[in-house]
Amino acid sequence: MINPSNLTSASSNDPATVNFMSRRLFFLQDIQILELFVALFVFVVIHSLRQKRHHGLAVWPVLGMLPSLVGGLRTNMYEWLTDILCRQNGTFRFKGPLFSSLNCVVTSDPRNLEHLLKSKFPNFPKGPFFRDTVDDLLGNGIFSADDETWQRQRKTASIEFHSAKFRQLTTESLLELVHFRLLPVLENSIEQSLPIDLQDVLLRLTFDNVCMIAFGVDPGCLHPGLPEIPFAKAFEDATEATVQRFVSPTCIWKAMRYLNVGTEKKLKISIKGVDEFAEDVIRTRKKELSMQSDDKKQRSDLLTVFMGLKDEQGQPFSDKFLRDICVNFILAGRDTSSVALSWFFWLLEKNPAVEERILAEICRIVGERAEVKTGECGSPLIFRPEEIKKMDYLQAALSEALRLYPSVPVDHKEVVEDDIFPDGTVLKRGTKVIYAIYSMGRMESIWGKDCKEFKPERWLRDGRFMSESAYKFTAFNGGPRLCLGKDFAYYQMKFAASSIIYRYRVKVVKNHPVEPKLALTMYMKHGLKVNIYRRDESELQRCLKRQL
Ligand code: HEM
Repeated sequence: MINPSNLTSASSNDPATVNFMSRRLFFLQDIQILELFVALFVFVVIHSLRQKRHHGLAVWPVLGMLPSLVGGLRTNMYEWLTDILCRQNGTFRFKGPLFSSLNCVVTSDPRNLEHLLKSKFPNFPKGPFFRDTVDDLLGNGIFSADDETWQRQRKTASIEFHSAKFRQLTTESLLELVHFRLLPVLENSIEQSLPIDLQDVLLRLTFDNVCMIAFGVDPGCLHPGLPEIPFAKAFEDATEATVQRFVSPTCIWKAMRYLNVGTEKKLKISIKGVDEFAEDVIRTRKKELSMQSDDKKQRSDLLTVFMGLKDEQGQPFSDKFLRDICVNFILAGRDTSSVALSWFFWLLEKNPAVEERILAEICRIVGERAEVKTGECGSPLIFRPEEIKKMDYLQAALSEALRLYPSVPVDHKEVVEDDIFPDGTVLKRGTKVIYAIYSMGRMESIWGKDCKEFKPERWLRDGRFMSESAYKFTAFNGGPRLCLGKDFAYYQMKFAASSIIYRYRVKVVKNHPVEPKLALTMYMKHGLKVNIYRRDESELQRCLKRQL
């Protein structure tokens, strides 16, 4: 063993030392040359391996396609996916790093969607990976559950959602929320000449609404002055941090959770805020029920219905399970319709001709009222359910917004038994399948050359709205797990949108940046800052006269 201190202490004139040093120098040079060769070899190997492209994406040794994914995450992840899917005819296999959980098949092929959502539904549950990833936020709720646990919630909620009582409740709550809260908030912003964040306002509307219809409580978020809602912030942070888990190797986020650092720390804090709200709702509901006389115990909101049911052991559902039900329904009812409406209003401003057609349709429908025909129309004008139903062009425009900006941009399934997709993709048991709903709306092969254009007309046949196959337009999912709130969502969006459009012009603040946020639902990352302007009475009169 050579001690480096011996070298420095030796005299450089000593021939033995000179000899030793020159040999040492050659030795060092050898090492450098060797290192150079090794480095060159490694570079060539890595480079040649990197050149190995799979489905058009570079595959790196050990890291797989992770570097490409990181690149995608830094720009617009949904556009990145769309680019690859368009190049690969609708399906590709993502290779994650070695020993990671990120391997999956990504598809946007309608034939594959029909296969996994309907024809072979039992072979494609949400699966243990999805449940494990969303467990802290969604627990055993309807979005993450499979089999019995899912079926039970689906059946109970489905009976509730299709009841006449529910329809009446939704009509009444929307009328209250839109006319006595939403419109006054918009008026307030006009009077103060201040822009508002329309996405925030709509999230408040749908949050109050879902709490009223599903849990029988009124959180009162939508009020002039827009009070700070700690739950809302906690909920948004929690969905954002949960999505980070899907794009990180499982061992990494689990280690972060164990160490309570980074996004996992944020998730833990935000889930505490979410839990506090849900627990408060459950406590209040239980207290109210225990204080009500028997004849008043007929409340039929979803939470009360679940509180009256028993689990497999014949016991009432635990508070934890009731909490999961609450959180899942808030996610389903609050985030989806509000973000859809935000993208809709943004698209509308870019397409003034569409706005004109919607207004003309509203005027035509309003014009059919006897009191309008005789000129005795008093204000305020409140749309009736049968009038909302007739708004076909508005429904087409909302569907078109959802096609381009689906509220749930990607979704997830897991393969139970080996299978083959109709497009020939081989699926091994345990494979994760991502279906890219956002990308589906932007594929020429599905929607034609004008797929990127906002054209409500593509949804109309002889002026009537015509729905598309759920496996082509998958914004509401399809098969046995089709969105339970679809009809309610359309009613809510049409009622709110028509009430706004009839009275106001919505103008996005100049240079306000608009881009999607990476979360479970497609929030606008910076909200939607808008100015609201009242429509001229004369403009409405002209429009009404034209339609009469
Ligand atoms: C524009 C509005 C909406 C859109 C785009 C939408 C979309 C979706 C999608 C894509 C799913 C499937 C999620 C999954 O399985 O991972 C879903 C499921 C569901 N949605 Fe909606 N939704 C909307 C509004 C609503 C509303 C307002 C409610 C209720 C208040 C609701 C209740 C549900 C429920 C309960 C499920 C779970 C169905 C199941 O797994 O069996 N949705 N929705």
